[in-house]
Amino acid sequence: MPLAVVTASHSPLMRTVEPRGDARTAVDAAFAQARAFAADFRPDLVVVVAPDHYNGMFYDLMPPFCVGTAAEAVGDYGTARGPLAVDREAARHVVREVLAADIDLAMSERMVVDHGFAQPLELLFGAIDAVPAVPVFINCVAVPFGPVRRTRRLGEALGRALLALDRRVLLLGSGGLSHDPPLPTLEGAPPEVAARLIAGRHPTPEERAGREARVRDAGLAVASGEPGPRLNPDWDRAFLDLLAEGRLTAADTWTNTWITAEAGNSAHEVRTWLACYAALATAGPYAMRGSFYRPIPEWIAGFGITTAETRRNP
Ligand SMILES: O=C(O)/C=C/c1cccc(O)c1O
Ligand SMILES: [Fe+2]
Repeated sequence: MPLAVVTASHSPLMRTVEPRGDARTAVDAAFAQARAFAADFRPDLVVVVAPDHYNGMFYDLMPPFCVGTAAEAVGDYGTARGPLAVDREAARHVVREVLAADIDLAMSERMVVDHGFAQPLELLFGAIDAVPAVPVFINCVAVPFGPVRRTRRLGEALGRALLALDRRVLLLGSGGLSHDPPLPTLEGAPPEVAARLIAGRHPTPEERAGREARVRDAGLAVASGEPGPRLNPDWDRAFLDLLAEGRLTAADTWTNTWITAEAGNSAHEVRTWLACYAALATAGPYAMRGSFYRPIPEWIAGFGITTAETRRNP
């Protein structure tokens, strides 16, 4: 059975901030192409590989990787709240097979997810519960991180587990590319912020609104002409080339310090893309069918969308 991949940056600011020029039109067109690609592929399972932003995963027990055998979205930034349509059997199969392949990962019977999962599901399929899904969390925000190669190996183990299912599986990677939204860090955080990062579940509506307003204001400030956030289009384009050319092991030499310095604290979200492409590569040579890129400072994102699938035999 073939595998297919769609990867897309996410940004909660897409809902509230209007970027300059034709960025919105261009992104809409790229998402329309990705939707058509996904519809054409006719997946019967979607494996969503995404990060969290201190909505579901906290420092009281932060796993590097986690598969949800059931999952619920918090409904941040206007995304839908409620359960994902998790294919429990497939999720349990993935957990078993990935562990058997020597990659440690956590499993959650009550995974809580945020816009990292919800936004691409809504943009690609119309709703968070529209397709049978297996949610795979990769920690891309809460330092420290393991080496990047470990994420690639997770992707390989994931790909082999999915091939054994003998189903039409689409991997949906969410996040990146270069970007640095104003997310707090544990190091040096004042006590009330540290408490939220350690166990900030169930914020009050006011707390959630305050947090979202801070990020939205950062985007609005850029839209009104203030200096933009640090993006790195050269780094982003080099990463897209690496994926397109199947040079995934080239990322094995990247250090986490280098990624942060070159592309920002949240650039580690590209791990989700790397895992998806490593999974795809286990089905044989692949072809990238679509590749879109724009630096969009108003959305605080080097914004990319790609589609790829197993190469068909001539
Ligand atoms: O505030 C958050 O939780 C995250 C916001 C954000 C902004 C821009 C790009 C991203 O990938 C984000 O997660
Ligand atoms: Fe993010």
